Amino acid sequence: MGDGPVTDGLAIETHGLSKHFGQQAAVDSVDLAVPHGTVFGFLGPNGSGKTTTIRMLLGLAAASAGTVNLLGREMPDNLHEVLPRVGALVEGPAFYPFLSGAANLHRLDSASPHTVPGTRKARVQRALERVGLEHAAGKRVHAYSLGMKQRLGIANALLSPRELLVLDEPTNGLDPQGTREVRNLVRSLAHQGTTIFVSSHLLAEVDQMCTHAAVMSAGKLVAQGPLTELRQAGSTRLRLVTPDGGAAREVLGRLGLVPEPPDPGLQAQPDGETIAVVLETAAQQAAVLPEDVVRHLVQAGVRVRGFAVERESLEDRFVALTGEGFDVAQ
Ligand SMILES: Nc1ncnc2c1ncn2[C@@H]1O[C@H](COP(=O)(O)OP(=O)(O)OP(=O)(O)O)[C@@H](O)[C@H]1O
Repeated sequence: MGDGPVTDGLAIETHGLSKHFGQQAAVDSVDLAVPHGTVFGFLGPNGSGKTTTIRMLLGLAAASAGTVNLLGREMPDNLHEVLPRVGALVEGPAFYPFLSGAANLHRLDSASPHTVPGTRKARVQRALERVGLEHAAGKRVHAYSLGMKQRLGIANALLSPRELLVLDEPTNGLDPQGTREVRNLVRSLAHQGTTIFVSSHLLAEVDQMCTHAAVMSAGKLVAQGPLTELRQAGSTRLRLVTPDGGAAREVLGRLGLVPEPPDPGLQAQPDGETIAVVLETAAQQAAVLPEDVVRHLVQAGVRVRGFAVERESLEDRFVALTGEGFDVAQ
């Protein structure tokens, strides 16, 4: 592979990536595949191993096992070549509160061995503009809101042109206004073509910002792919209300559908019996269309008083995957 920017393939690829702390597998054989040009949400409850994974991706922690490939290069062997092409916000940079935002960025940029001093002023200015802080450039950081500090952290990650941005919980601890600011910023950076890998424990946040997601649960990667696919991967429940339960079961049986055990709470309905069928897989959902089920029922003389198609929500899907509730607030 050449030295220029990679335009296809994967921005991040790991195989069997693992990290043990004593007996605990904080990250357990994770195979991540993050395509170029995506906004990739790294979703999981607190403690599921997101930060530990990100630290290994960036060479901040050594892996116990497995491989990391960043922008087409094996890590950590090519750390010094790759890291200048990657902007990161992990655990927030330390800012001097009594220096202005711009002065802090000058300091951080001059501390990096990879940057060109001659272009520093223009790069600081441009980074502040990209995060919407140009008007606060001369203000001392102690007077910044949390959202502004977080955006300054992202500005720091943008001081040089980056192919990949890695943001660890960038909205953590922010009020709704700060959260909105950071989410809008991530979206606008994505429009400019940077691949963004962003961790979050908030499903709604990933749903709003990201094109792709991976879900971590107790150190393991339990799902990944485009959000549209993750949504479709959920089950669909068909719910039929009929006074002709026996005949309806027969028709469903002919279609290869097995009703769920009856819900005792729904049996005494005046409209008849409620019969539910779950279509688990995408293949099953493609093969058995709800309108065809209704057609077969009606053709067989089954009186259909009610028919509903209930798709599992993304939240239901992730709760099912992780066995934990997600914080869907904000
Ligand atoms: N240096 C360490 N020593 C021992 N255990 C650790 C260390 N770092 C992380 N862990 C443990 O590894 C697990 C994963 O932690 P990690 O911080 O990666 O999760 P996370 O998904 O990023 O959660 P959070 O959002 O709360 O940071 C946790 O059980 C944590 O206690």
